[in-house]
Amino acid sequence: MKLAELSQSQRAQVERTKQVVAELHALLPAWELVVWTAGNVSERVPGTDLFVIKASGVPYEGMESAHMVVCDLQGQLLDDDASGLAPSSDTAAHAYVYRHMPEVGGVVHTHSSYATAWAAIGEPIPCCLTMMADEFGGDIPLGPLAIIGDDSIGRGIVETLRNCHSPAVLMANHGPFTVGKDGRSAVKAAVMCEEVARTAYLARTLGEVKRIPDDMIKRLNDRYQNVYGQH
Ligand SMILES: O=C(CO)[C@@H](O)[C@@H](O)COP(=O)(O)O
Repeated sequence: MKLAELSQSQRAQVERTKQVVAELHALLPAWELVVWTAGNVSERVPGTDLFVIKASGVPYEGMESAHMVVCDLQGQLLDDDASGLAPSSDTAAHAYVYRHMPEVGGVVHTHSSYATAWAAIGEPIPCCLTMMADEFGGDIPLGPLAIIGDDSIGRGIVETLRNCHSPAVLMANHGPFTVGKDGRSAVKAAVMCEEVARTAYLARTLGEVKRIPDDMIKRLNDRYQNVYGQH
């Protein structure tokens, strides 16, 4: 696929998405979800079979749209990509999610400390907070240990998320991946995942964590997803 094959409006969408994704990356250090160059955000380009993701290893300081790259759904840079930049290490995982979850418009990966600590002990985060029921519709699930380099991380994300309501998955020994209808929704899920991971950890230090009954989780999630906020 070449950028030159896109229509003028599609090319405009590419540039707009690059700007959006660059701005979303700034939220990761702002919410203390990443250190140094860890983490990445991607978002589909509307009206195309493409997505934008950050270039690998780019510092967050001074990150801008020029540091974003455009890939097809196989995770390949466009043939006429002139950036000279290598895509994120997690591009294959993001691409796999986009190929197998058409409802997903944005993907985020962080190594946020509390969520990653739960991933390190190999436990899902139990749905013990109304905020978890609101945002995640239940426990935050644990995904398999998968090593970067092929589709195994992406496959682990999809196979785990397909079986639950959660927009977040804790990939074992690695860290959280989150999805959303767009990049901002996926970033929100990453922020909320770290927040509830921390609170659930604190709860564990105080005593036995009490899980919310499933029927109440459903009622809370339905309200939050359909009533909360301004309409
Ligand atoms: O977690 C991984 C790879 O899975 C990190 O390298 C990742 O957070 C950051 O990599 P990139 O800078 O996006 O290539």
